[in-house]
Amino acid sequence: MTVDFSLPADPASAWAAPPDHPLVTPRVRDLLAQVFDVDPDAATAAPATVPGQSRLAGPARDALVAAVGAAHVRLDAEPRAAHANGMSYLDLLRRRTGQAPAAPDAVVLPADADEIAAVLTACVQHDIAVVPFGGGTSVVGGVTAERGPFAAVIALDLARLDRLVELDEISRTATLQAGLTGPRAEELLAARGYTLGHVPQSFERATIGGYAATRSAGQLSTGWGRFDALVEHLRAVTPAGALDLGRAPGTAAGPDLRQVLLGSEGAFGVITEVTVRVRPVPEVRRHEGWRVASFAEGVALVRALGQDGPRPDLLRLSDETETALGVATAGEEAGDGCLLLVGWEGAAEDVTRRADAATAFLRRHGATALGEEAAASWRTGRFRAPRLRDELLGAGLLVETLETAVRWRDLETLHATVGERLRAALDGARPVVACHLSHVYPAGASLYFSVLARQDEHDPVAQWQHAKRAASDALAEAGATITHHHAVGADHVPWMTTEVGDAGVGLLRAVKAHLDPHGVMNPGKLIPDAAGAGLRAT
Ligand SMILES: Cc1cc2nc3c(=O)[nH]c(=O)nc-3n(C[C@H](O)[C@H](O)[C@H](O)COP(=O)(O)OP(=O)(O)OC[C@H]3O[C@@H](n4cnc5c(N)ncnc54)[C@H](O)[C@@H]3O)c2cc1C
Repeated sequence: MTVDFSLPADPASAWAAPPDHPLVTPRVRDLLAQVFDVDPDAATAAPATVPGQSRLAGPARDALVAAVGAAHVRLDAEPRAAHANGMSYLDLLRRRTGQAPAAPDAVVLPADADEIAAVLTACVQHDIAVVPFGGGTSVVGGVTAERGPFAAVIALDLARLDRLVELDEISRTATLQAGLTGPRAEELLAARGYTLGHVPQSFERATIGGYAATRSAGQLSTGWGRFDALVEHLRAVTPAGALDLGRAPGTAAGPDLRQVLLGSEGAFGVITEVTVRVRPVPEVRRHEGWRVASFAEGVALVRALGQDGPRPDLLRLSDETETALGVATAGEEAGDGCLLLVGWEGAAEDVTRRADAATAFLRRHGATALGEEAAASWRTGRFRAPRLRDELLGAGLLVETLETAVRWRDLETLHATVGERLRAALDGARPVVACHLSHVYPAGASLYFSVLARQDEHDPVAQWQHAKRAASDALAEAGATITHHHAVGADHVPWMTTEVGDAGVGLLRAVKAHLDPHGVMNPGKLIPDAAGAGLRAT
């Protein structure tokens, strides 16, 4: 049994692997020259980063070696450089401009929960900060090798925790270790006829532990639920001991402590395995494109489907700019309006029933069917985008995204305001701000903004920090969340007090003080420090 996520067959699109041909087509090249006056042919490759000397001295290194074995304490340059930071625009830009943060002093690869406990004990004893590292796809500074006040810092790479521990077909749950990547987890489940069906755009590299630690959302989150909603049970190792949470599918035994670990971003401990709900590999997948007259009309249709049903599993509405960008890069005839994608996956009869009802609803409200091809082309492009971004950065383009969620009542105003603030902040750099709505809830939805502009020649880092701050302040003022699924990392820490209030920050600090009394776990991430600021504000 196989499972098809429509990852492009072409290996150059496998973002983890180096490309064997450029993804900037002649049409995209012309567009970039015309809109941004940049020349993709002038793109330069990112220089290799050479990390400085490791600070891990004899006894500290010996303690780590005793915990996991010498072969799994990597002190050599290449793995250390690769674990210095994540995949935000600023992470990639800093690597290109030789301003990458210091690499971790070692990359440590434990095999299981016992070894993780031994590593954490060694780190507390030897004054070493620990950055849990899954796929390293954080776009908010979540895996930056921040040493904080400690003598050294390690990246704790969970790649060796890569097993499907158990498939319980009666309860329809699977217990997956934290280091499994999305494709590998799906491969193991598909061999038994099941799927997790969690497909974020970072699917090729992101891990089960990363999904849990950041409360990730995938392309089917509207229908199948975001990752945190799929978790029935989890195990974690903290400096204060092990946690085993989620005994039953429902409980009234106090607050749900799984939620303390879901979204904890490595600041409390290490998630070692999760038990998640799975489903049989869908018999049928039907994803379709529709054209609606405007973003406002599309929002009304999506809200009706989200609130009154039939709610599709995939629901995604591009605004006018994002639709036009897609049309222009694909070389299709420009049409007015906005692209709406709807999709269903599951048993054939169920998909037909739900899809037919939604189709009738959309037709009744004047939407035009574009067929399955439009959705297939989106799926392919979706997984090419990260590779394309790498190429565009080298050509002098600013390419970044930011996301939020907001109630329906405020959604259209927020869409307009964030666009205006970003364009004003990037004035003079030919900014283009595109947006789509996805991850639909009864009370609201997520908005995802993509920003393209010319890079500032003198200080491109400050250029984006200025724009990001303007957009983030707009989210805070509007009562929207600072992040719907990218998480807090270091970059969103300055907005956490607005997000959860002083008492909320106090609660997070109290949990950290209990589970991580020495503060070795991922310093500078998630929680504002005592002075109210992150260690690395954007
Ligand atoms: C191109 C691109 C597209 C993206 N698309 C999406 C998307 O569609 N949806 C979405 O939700 N996100 C998306 N992201 C963001 C990112 O992929 C997610 O946050 C993902 O869940 C991170 O998984 P990871 O394994 O790479 O975690 P990492 O980046 O390695 O870590 C993320 C955070 O979790 C912590 N962590 C990792 N593993 C563990 C663990 N086992 N225990 C405790 N803490 C841990 C880290 O310390 C860090 O703070 C995207 C990122 C990129 C670069």
